Amino acid sequence: MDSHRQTLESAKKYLTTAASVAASAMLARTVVKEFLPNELRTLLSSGFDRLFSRVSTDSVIVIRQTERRWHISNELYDAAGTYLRTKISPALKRLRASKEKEKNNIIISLDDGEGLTDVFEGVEYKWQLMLQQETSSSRVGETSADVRWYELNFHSKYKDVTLNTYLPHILDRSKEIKAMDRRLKLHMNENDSWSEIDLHHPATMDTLAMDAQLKRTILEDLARFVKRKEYYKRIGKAWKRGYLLFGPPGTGKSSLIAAIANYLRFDIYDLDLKEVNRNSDLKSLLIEMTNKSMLVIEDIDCSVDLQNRDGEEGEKETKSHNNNDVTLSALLNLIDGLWSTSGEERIIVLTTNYKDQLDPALLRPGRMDMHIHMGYCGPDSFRVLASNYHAIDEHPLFEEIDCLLKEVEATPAEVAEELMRSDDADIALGALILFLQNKRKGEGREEILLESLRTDDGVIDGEKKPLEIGQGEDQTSAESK
Ligand SMILES: Nc1ncnc2c1ncn2[C@@H]1O[C@H](COP(=O)(O)OP(=O)(O)OP(=O)(O)O)[C@@H](O)[C@H]1O
Repeated sequence: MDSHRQTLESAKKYLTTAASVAASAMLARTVVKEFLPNELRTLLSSGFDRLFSRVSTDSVIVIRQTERRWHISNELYDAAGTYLRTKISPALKRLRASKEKEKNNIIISLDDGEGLTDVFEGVEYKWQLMLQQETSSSRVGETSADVRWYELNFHSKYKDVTLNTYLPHILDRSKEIKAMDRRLKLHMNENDSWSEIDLHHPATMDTLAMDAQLKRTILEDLARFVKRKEYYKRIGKAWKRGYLLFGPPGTGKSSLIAAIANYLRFDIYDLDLKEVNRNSDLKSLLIEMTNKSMLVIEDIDCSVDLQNRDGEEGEKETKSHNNNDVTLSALLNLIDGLWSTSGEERIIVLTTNYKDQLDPALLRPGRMDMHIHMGYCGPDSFRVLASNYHAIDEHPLFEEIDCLLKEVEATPAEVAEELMRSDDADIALGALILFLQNKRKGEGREEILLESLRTDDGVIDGEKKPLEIGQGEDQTSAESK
C-alpha cells in the first residue's frame, strides 16, 4: 500500500504532458490528482459500456462510465481502477498525457511507455486511461464534463479467455484489495448493543513473539480457513473456526488476537459477558455480527461462573459474576446454532489464563478447533522482540540471554519492558540480562520451597499440567483438532 501511495505521490510530482497537448495539461493534472487512492475510489464509482472494436489482430474493450447505476459495468469500471492501482509500478516516475491523433481524447499512460502492461495467465494486456472533455449546451448555457474510460487492448484470439477469466479475476482481486484497505473496527458491547471504534492495534503476525513453528502452524491454519468456503459447504459445516488461547498474563494472547484481525482484515467483536444480562440480549448481539469477523471472549473463566459442574452440559447453570441470566449452555448453543448459520467466515477466540479451570463443554472436540498455548519467552520469541524494539538480528549478548531464557520463566511482556528501557541496544540487553539474573535468583529460592512438595513421580502437588502437544520452543504448544 505504501509503495502505491509513493508511486502516486511521485506520479503527481513528476507529471509531464506532451508539448503538443499543452492545452490539455490542466485536464490531465486533474486526472492525476484523482489517482490518489481515496479520490480514485470516488472517480471510479460508475460503470462501463462494453464494446469490441477490431484493429487488425487487436481487440479493445472499452470500460466506460455509464449513467445506469446498477449496470454490471459499474462494478467492472470500479474494479478496474482498484486493480490497476496495485499494478502501477513503484518505479514509475511520471504519468504521460498525450493526445490521440485527430481526436479529442487524451491518453493517460499508466506507466512510462505505451500503456500499463499486465500479464495474466500468459496473456498480455495493455491498459490505457482515456479522457475527453465533452461540452453540451442547454437552455442555461454550455456545460462541460470530463468523460473517462479505460481501454483494454489484447490479441483478439484471447477474447474468450479475457471475458471468462481475466475480467472475473479483476472483479475478485478488487474485492480482496478493498477488503485489505478497509478500516478495521473494534466492537464492544454494552447490554444488548455494540458500539464501535477504529481498530489501530499495531500487532502483526510478524511482530508477534512466539515460537516460529507455532506461528507457521497458526498462519497456515488461518490461510486454509479463509480459502475453504466450498469445502465447508461440501461437508455441511458452518464456515467458522474456533481458537482457544491459553497461557499466563503477558504472553501475548491479546496481541495474537489483534495480529489475526490485522492479518485477515476481520473486525473484532469483543464480547464482555458481564455486560450481558439475558440470553435474549446475547442472541441479539450475536445476530448483529457481520461476516468476516472475530468474536472474542477474553478471560472466559472469569466471564462465566461455572456451577453444577456435575450435571449434564445442557443443564449446567453458568451465571456471570453479576448474577445475570446468561448461561454457558446458551452461549454455546447460540454459537453452534444461530451464530454459525446466520453468517459465514467467522472466527471465535476464547482466552484464559487457566485452561484447566474451563468447563469441559468448552473444550469438547469440534468446539475450539485449535488450542494455542502462549508460553514464556524462548529464544525465538526473544529474537522477534529484539528485532521489533532494536532492529537487531544478532548481538554478542544474545547467547547469554538465550541461556537465561531457558532457565527463567519470563513473559514476552516482561522481556519487552526491559528492551524498552533504552534506545541503546547494548544498555537494553544488559538490563534484560540483569532482570533475568535477578529472576533466576528469586526462582531459585522458590524452587527450594517447592522441593519439599514434590511427589514420587516428580510432579509438584497442585501444579500438574494438562497434557499438551508441545512444538518448537520448550514452553509453547498447540493442540489442533
Ligand atoms: N508474544 C508477544 N509478542 C509481542 N509482544 C508481546 C507478546 N506478549 C506480550 N507482549 C507485549 O506485552 C503487552 C501485553 O501483552 P498481551 O496483553 O498481549 O498479553 P496477554 O497474554 O493478553 O495478557 P493478559 O492475559 O493479561 O490479557 C503487549 O502489548 C505487548 O507489548
